[in-house]
Amino acid sequence: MPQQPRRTIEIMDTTLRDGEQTSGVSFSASEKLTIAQLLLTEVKVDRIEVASARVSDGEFEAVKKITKWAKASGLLDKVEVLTFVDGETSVKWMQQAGGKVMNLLTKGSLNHLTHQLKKTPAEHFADVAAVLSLAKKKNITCNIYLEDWSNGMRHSPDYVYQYLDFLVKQPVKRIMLPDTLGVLTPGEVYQYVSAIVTRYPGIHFDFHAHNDYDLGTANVMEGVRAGAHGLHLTINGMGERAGNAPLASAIAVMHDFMPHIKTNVAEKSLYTVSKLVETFSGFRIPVNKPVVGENVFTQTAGIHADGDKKNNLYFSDLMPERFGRQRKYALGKTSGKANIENNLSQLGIKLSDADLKKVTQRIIELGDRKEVVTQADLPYIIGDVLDSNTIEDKVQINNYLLTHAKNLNPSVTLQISIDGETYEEQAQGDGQYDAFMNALKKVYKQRKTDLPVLTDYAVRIPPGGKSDALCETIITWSHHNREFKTRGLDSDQTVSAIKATQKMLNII
Ligand SMILES: CC(C)C(=O)C(=O)O
Repeated sequence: MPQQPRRTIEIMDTTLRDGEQTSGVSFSASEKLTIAQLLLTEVKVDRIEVASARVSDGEFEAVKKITKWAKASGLLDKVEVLTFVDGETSVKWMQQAGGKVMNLLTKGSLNHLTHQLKKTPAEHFADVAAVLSLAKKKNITCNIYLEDWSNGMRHSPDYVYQYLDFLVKQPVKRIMLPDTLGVLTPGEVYQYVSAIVTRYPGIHFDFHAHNDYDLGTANVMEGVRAGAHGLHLTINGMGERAGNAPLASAIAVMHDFMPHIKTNVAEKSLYTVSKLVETFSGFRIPVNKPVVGENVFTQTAGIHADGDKKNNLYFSDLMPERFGRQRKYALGKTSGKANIENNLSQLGIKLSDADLKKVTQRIIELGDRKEVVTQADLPYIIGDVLDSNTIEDKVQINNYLLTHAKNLNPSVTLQISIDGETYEEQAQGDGQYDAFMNALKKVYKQRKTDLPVLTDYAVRIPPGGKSDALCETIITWSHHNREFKTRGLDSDQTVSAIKATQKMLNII
């Protein structure tokens, strides 16, 4: 088969325009500037669309900030603003905001033209020509959107071709073909884009997908295969309705499956920009979102982790390091010994086989209780499990009932066995743990044994704030001039303190 020549696809990121059309999302001017800077200097997309003209004063300020920075950085021709066929109005708005490139929104289907603008093709072409000539006089670069182009190709192709025949003679740099409603199949994208690219050689065409059928990434891939020169993408697939094609997925697909295609995008920055946009927008990335989702490089099944150590059996080109990420091994009831060993070796911890077995057992127990265990929890779990090993169980806390109600003192009912004898006591306290200690004191009073004095009580959660499983309580005790500490671990803070106390009872 003849080799195809290598082509570079121009990437236009429209997170700040179409992405901001995600319901409930609005970026401040400073947030837009930060995202724009990251996109152009780190992610290295070729162009960014930053706003729609005339939307608001806030948008005006945002465009002004971005164009000021872009001009000083020599990047102004990469900053684009969506404008409308409204005579001079949008052009002026954009110019006053410092913009030099406009993406003019025009009609790409007869249906839209007839029912929304209520114009004939000839009237529309004349209006468009007037805006284009005005922009040319003002030295503004013009790209053209054919809104609803996909339905235009399906239902009014004669209109689309008539319009394109007109446009290719106009001062237009790029023609942008949107699947406005995200209704095309990959096969149709290929068919329509290749027909157009073949008919108008030498003209730059962008393809703009929407994700209504979850076909956004597949469709941009077909658009490129058919010969499109540029793509419109958004971070995290944000955008109108179901969003646009996601930048990270589209880049991974092109880099891995299209050997004759190049982009200028730096894969390493895709995760950082995705997280930044998630924070600014409040639009949460699903944990299974390819490339950028929290879980997509985490092996959960122990058999996968095992295979990773055996000739890299589960290797895929989609390596986390490409995107500045790291392979993780989940900890839970399905994780098994290999996952735990991988986590331990990432932490630099080595355990004997016997201890590893106990730690594995504890993680399975936590998993069974639907608790999420993270790598950061591991040292705590190890500390707890190994600590418990060395302490004999002469004191057993069999049952307790803790109550906490508004305007009533917390209370406890406690049943405890000491050296085979069982006691039951009730008590109140300032808090649930205080009530527990008061009940315990009553038991030990009966046994005429004094209890250690609590001198310090420290609570920690594993770092990272990700765990919803564990809380560690370390209590310092003083007893007969001796000071010692015990530790308890549980998802409930009071229970972790009770566990630490049970250890103390078994030590004295
Ligand atoms: C507003 C236009 C350009 C658009 O995003 C679309 O048609 O998908």
